[in-house]
Amino acid sequence: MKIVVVGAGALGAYFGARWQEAGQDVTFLVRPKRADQLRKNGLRIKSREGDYQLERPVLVEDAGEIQQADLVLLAVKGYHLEGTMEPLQVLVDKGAKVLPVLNGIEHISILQKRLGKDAVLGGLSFIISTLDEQGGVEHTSPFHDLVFGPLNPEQEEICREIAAASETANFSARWSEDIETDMWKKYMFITSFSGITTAADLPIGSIKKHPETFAVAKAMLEEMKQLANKKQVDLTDDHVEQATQQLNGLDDAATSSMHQDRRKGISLEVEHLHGGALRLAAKEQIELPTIRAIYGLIKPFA
Ligand SMILES: NC(=O)C1=CN([C@@H]2O[C@H](COP(=O)(O)OP(=O)(O)OC[C@H]3O[C@@H](n4cnc5c(N)ncnc54)[C@H](OP(=O)(O)O)[C@@H]3O)[C@@H](O)[C@H]2O)C=CC1
Ligand SMILES: CC(C)(CO)C(=O)C(=O)O
Repeated sequence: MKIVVVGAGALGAYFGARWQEAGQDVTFLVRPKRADQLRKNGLRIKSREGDYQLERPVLVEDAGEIQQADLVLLAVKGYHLEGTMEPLQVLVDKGAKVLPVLNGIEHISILQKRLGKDAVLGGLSFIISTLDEQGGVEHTSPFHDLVFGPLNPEQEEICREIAAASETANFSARWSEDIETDMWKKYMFITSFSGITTAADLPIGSIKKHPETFAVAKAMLEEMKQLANKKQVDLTDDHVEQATQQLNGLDDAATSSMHQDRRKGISLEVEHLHGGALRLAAKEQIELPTIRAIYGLIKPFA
């Protein structure tokens, strides 16, 4: 399968390199600075699941240079989504389907409106990865999961191809039977986890030690469930309980990628995640008071 990675950062470079390692044909569509870094240093993965080094990743700076693409793995931050629309359109016109793995949900309808519903799959990822100063990927979590699924029945074929291409790759690939619900479950979890760790500027262990603070995280889960239900997505009390247990089960030092970005002093995805939830809530005429407060606390660092 011909795969193009748009967003060769901590997440995109990781999965792209793993596919390449498994013998797939992977091209990284990059901007000039990242291209220079990858040309100079190669693409290095440092991972508890096994290191991998790709001396000469296939790099392209103009989507027009790509002759053929079956799948685009889209892994940019929410605030960079708009800048990918032109190259994505070029690739979709060549027959590619787009698998977005951004956190959040707002990007799905934006992509569908711009590229057409047929072109956009559902997807998400569970991984903790970051870029080091040389642009190498550091993968530190015991999980590295890529979840994908069709948002309409015509996308079953490409899902079969993704499953086949990932079979021998060094990560866990899962074809979800209900990707919309899975994306909302992740959205509920990440809104709470990134919100509480980033606003408090503390890893999850310090949050768990203070029941008053953990209660804020729990309130965000409840509000996201309410929002999902308004959108006809069947998140339940059990899902909230599972997400609570997931928060409780994290290592004390674990923290969200948004909190890591706050520590690094770089842009935050709060507008895409918390802002996106508030915009959806306004359309549904409901209030999300805890999420609104957390959004307000994080915004100055965004
Ligand atoms: N990292 C993680 O552990 C996890 C991340 N996620 C989600 O995945 C998404 C990506 O996160 P992450 O990988 O951490 O982010 P990074 O910032 O590490 O990577 C994003 C990459 O996108 C590139 N990019 C931005 N715009 C364009 C463009 N127009 N064309 C080509 N490349 C572009 C950036 O390149 P440039 O250098 O040119 O700016 C950067 O390398 C986010 O939504 C995040 O929430 C989800 C689960 C875990
Ligand atoms: C919760 C986690 C680490 C799972 O992938 C994540 O998505 C993030 O912090 O952005």
